Amino acid sequence: MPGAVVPGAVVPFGERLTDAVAARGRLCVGIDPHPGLLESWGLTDDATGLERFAMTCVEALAGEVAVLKPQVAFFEAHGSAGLAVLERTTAAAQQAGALVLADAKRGDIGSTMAAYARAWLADGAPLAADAVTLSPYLGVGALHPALELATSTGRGVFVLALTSNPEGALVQRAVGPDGRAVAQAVVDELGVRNAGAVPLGSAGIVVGATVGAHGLDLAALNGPVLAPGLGAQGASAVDLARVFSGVGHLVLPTTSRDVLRHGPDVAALRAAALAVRDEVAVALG
Ligand SMILES: O=c1ccn([C@@H]2O[C@H](COP(=O)(O)O)[C@@H](O)[C@H]2O)c(=O)[nH]1
Repeated sequence: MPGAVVPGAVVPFGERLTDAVAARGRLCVGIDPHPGLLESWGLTDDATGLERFAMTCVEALAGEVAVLKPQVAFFEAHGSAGLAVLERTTAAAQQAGALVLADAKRGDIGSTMAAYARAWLADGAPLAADAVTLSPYLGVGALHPALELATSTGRGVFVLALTSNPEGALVQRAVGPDGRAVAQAVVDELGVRNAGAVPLGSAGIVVGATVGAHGLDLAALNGPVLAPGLGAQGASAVDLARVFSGVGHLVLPTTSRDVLRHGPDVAALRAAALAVRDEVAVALG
């Protein structure tokens, strides 16, 4: 079960991700059960439709792509039944060999952050995934409990740095008193954490493929870069190559709607994902 964390034999997420990308290619596909997509797949907008949607994604993709990224919000929207679907989706995807990144964007302080960390990163926690997305806007230091727990359980984190949406720039490109952009400060703090890790650290960042000229220095990050924005948000594989020139080996492109619109046919979904994977491989070299 390559996607699972084996207690007592902790293999860091950065290493597991490197192996997964080597075996399956450089792509993450999002499982985003939008109400509109449920409808276009002929499914009901309830926990039953959600489960059918998510398990179809698992059937089509979990044996092929390196990482699946359930968007937690779409599961939470269905309450406890939706979260139960998320638990089963994560288990099924890992069973089929994919790594699972829970896109939950958690971020808080002190004991609350510690509780979020336990929810997503502790061994045996019902919702635990291989990695989780975190928001640093209460301070990167406030994420410490999650970074520590991820390290001890062999899991990973992806911290928002420069997000794919245009609204993010006002906060993320703001320049601090030391002359660095906020996003660069996030990158630098995680780079310190990843220093010396081989083949790659487990503390990743999120930088959108849509961000254009960003001026971020990623040379010392030594961690994975989740790059959303491909397809439905307008970025192409060529944009990806341009935005991540020189650091393509760190990049994990992710796309959701552009693949999911090909469902519910399993073969069509899989073919769409593999086409994106191949296009990205050519562009990133
Ligand atoms: O900067 C970010 C961070 C996260 N996302 C999430 O990724 C997917 C993108 O879906 P598409 O259908 O490929 O646009 C979605 O779950 C977002 O919440 C992001 O887009 N940008």
